[in-house]
Amino acid sequence: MSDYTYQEPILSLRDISMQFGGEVILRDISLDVLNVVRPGVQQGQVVGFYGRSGIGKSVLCRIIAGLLPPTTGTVQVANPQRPVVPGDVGFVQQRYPLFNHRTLLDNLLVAAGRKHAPAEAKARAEDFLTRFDLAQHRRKYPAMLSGGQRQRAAIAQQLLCSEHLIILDEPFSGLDIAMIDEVKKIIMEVTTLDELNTVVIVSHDLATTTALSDTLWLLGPERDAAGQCVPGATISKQHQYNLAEMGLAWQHGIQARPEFVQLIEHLKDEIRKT
Ligand SMILES: Nc1ncnc2c1ncn2[C@@H]1O[C@H](COP(=O)(O)OP(=O)(O)OP(=O)(O)O)[C@@H](O)[C@H]1O
Repeated sequence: MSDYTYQEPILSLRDISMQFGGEVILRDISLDVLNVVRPGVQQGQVVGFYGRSGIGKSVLCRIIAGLLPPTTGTVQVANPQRPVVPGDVGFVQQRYPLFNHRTLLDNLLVAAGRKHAPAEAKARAEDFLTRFDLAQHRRKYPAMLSGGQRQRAAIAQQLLCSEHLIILDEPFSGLDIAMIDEVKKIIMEVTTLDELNTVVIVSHDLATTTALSDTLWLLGPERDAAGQCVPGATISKQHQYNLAEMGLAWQHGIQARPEFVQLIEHLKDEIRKT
């Protein structure tokens, strides 16, 4: 057991299912992300989200972000909890959508302006430019930024206009090793900005993502008693991993630990089975 304590929910999914034209994509998904309090540390948390290609990860992310109404079930966010509405949850997709005709500073001002009065929005946008090491690029347009700079800008933009939850879709794909380290640093930076900040990482890069995560979700089909796959994917209780309680929350050198290596092998096996 860790000495973490678990407080109010930051995100709750209840009985989520999704069908498109009668095809069941998701079913029976219920889970809570609780505010985790760690002794002596003010830190948010990271959730790693896995599943085979085409299983329904993007669909679930759009439901969590309030962008797609589920066929059944509810998504609740914030404290006190309330049904999610678009804009509550930041969603950084692989293309890092920014307004191309606006400078970096303007992009962040537009985002901050959705939640704050102009003076406060300006102060927040300036603060994020500094925190994300983008201040010297403030007058550049997105096309003039490097891939990593654009990604940092997209994360800053989503953080400025959302509540504490942010979903990153494949943040490591197509990046070189130095850039992956940079993105890892940003994710840790985001979680240390605020105790309630929660970053959900959708990724096929199991080792990098698991090393950063406090919780893992594995989305896949389940089999019935006769061994037949039940239509639709779910995140069963056994596929909601609490890494802190397993002694595998983020720490330096974690990827070299035998328990970590074993966990990655186990995850691969579980994903292969689905
Ligand atoms: N609007 C839609 N109408 C019909 N089917 C859809 C719609 N959106 C998604 N689907 C289907 O839902 C399934 C899950 O798609 P989704 O994009 O969520 O997969 P994924 O797990 O994110 O895959 P990948 O890892 O390849 O990105 C797919 O079979 C897809 O065709």
